[in-house]
Amino acid sequence: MLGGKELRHAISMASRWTWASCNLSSNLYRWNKTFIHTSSCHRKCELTSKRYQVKRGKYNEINEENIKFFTELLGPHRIIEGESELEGHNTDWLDTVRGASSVLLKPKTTEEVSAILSYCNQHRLAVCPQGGNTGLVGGSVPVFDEIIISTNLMNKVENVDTWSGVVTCQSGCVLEALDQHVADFGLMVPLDLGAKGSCHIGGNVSTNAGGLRLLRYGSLHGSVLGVEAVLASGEVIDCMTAMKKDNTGYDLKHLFIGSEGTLGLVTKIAIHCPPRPQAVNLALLGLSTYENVLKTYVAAKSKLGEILSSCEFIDRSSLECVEENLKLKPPISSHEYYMLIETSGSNGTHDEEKLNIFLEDVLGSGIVDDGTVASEPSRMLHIWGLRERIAEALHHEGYTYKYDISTPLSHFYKMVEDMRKHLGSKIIRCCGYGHIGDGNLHLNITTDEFDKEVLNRIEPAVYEWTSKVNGSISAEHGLGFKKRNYIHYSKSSGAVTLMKQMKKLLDPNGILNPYKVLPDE
Ligand SMILES: O=C(O)CC[C@@H](O)C(=O)O
Ligand SMILES: [Zn+2]
Repeated sequence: MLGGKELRHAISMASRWTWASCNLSSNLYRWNKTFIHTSSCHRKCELTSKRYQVKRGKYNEINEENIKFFTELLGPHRIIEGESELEGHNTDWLDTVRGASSVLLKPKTTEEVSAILSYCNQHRLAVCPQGGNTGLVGGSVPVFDEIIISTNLMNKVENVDTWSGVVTCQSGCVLEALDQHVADFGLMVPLDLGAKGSCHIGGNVSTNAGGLRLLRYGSLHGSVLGVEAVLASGEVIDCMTAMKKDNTGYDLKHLFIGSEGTLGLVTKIAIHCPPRPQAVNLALLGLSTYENVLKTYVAAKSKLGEILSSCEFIDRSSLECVEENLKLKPPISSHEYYMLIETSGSNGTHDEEKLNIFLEDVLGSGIVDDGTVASEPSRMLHIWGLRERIAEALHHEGYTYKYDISTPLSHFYKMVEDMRKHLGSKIIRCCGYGHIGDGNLHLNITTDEFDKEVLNRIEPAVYEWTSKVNGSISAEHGLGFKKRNYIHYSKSSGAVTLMKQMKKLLDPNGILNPYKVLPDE
């Protein structure tokens, strides 16, 4: 723990380091299947699966003849059957949504995806595209017995254009592996999130994932220059331009960015990767009021300017949860609010000077009560772990009700306070954290088991509140299966009608990821 003077000393002593030269993520946890499949989780899942069960409806059940076709197309090793083999693919990592798929297909090429979809469309077989299956709204799991199309084997990086920084790859590249690949060329993927070790870039694109550095690098609608997607009919739509400027007709790639696999299956992308920063610094700050959080954010923007690469927010309850459940010790504690301020630039001395000026300002004026600056990669990893592992820590408490909302910054934390009062003692925890630089709050509430009464007190109140302040009910996680029926809180009926028309046009038989994104009829 460092006060103002000591903090300034620590800053000047902080060792500089090169991002490219250290493996930032090697020690980070993975959002994967292994840690959740405990017997207590299974008990919770049985409860929740009843809540979510839906019917196959108009789609056909897969039969022997269909299996024969897929086996001839892919060979016997790229078609997976059997309950235990499919266990991790039939449920989300939170174990809140469970499907009953009996077949998973592993294509390697766009042509194979095209053949699969064309066949499924003709035979009215529903499909669920799946990347790393790290989603939080049940968008990447089957909800009845859809065929899972996994992008696991579609993991080739096709080209790195070092002049322009444009990288072309298949959709199944794991985000972290892609980032490490482009690091050899002095580049970085302009997206980073806790699930980086498992999530696929195609899943990121399909959900328009936001993550920890959107503040600096913008959304994937901006960084993704080209997309190749396969429609339900099997037709391949090639929008794979690698040009930053291309005003030729409608920009169709945007239809596939963020539509969660309901309009087409993304097979390739071209993404602009900026230069990897040469100097990175990370400060963890402790504050006593939310107003001071906002003042610190404004000061960070004006004092750090273009080197500000992340501005994250954690409340006391979230940090305590990480401390208690994961036994991670924060370097500072006992504050109501915490902020992570990261700088990334090309000149260590210059960046440190700027960070110093910013910290002197916020500490000197008493806006920030305490802070620490990471002086080496292992400390930075540790501090990032406190933020990135909150979702995992919450999961240890039992059932998590997750809300991912955008609000004007003046309303950002009020939601958490109001919800705490509204829920009283019926819950274990109600906490808020997130990407304050993007106005994106992760409101999370835990109980030891799924409790319908608690859910009914939270929903639709949380959506009504968000809509009243003109926010978004899904800032970055998408609507998937769980939130699809709340879309009207963020979109007009005219917009939803047009979305349904687009779905009908691109997927007339509705085989692509049914029960996702769009509300029930
Ligand atoms: O668990 C959540 O609600 C948020 C997960 C993720 O988007 C994060 O920012 O950590
Ligand atoms: Zn997030």
